[in-house]
Amino acid sequence: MLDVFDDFDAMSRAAAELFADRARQAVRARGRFAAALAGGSTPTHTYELLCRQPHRERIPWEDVHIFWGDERCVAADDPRSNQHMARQAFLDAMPAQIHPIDGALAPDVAALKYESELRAFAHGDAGFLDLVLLGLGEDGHTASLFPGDAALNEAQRWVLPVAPTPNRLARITLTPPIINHARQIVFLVSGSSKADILRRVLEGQGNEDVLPARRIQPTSGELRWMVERKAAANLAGR
Ligand SMILES: O=C1O[C@H](COP(=O)(O)O)[C@@H](O)[C@H](O)[C@H]1O
Repeated sequence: MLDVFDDFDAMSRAAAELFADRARQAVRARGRFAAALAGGSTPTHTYELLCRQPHRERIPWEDVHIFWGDERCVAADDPRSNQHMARQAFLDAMPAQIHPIDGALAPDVAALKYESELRAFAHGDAGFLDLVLLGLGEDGHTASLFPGDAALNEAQRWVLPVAPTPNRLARITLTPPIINHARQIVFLVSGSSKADILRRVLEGQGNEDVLPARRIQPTSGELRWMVERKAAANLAGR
């Protein structure tokens, strides 16, 4: 499902509304809500809106469990940390249960530790995430699944380390099997710089299969694209 919004604010408001609705439904149905957050800059305003009214009051925060789809291997208070961004935007102000990836550890240790934490929380059920928020990089990456990485073909592990490159820190990422088992997956995409890659991901064929975002295909949940109009500019019929 693709929703195109006139501007960044409208997209962020709709995403915050969706998060709040899903949280209330999950807590009513199962007593808790488990969400994996995206990093980057696109979701920041969505997160800020979650700690303002009406969501501040409406979300049952004590039953909200926050995980991350990916993390950079830096200390928790480093401005490049995805955890740091979300804490600044909303989590420091809300009584949610926070399950960060420890970016200060060696990447392979951090990945194994997070995998154990997820499996213990999930009691082995790969479908434990109610919501996964994702972004889309200009190279087609999502979470920290980058073009050509072995993590794209992972079938067993839920969490893997991602080796650094000259332009990129080491990272930790959730893998396609765990993301694809979520009840709902939402991509947030904004800005005209994403127009070309969004077209390739949504309309590409053949060798475009190497694009990481195309590996995100829910097993039984719902996939939704929430896109700012500028980013949808190259899609057919838009
Ligand atoms: O590196 C990352 O980038 C992606 C995309 O970020 P965006 O701000 O361009 O939407 C993000 O989803 C991911 O979590 C982050 O680590």
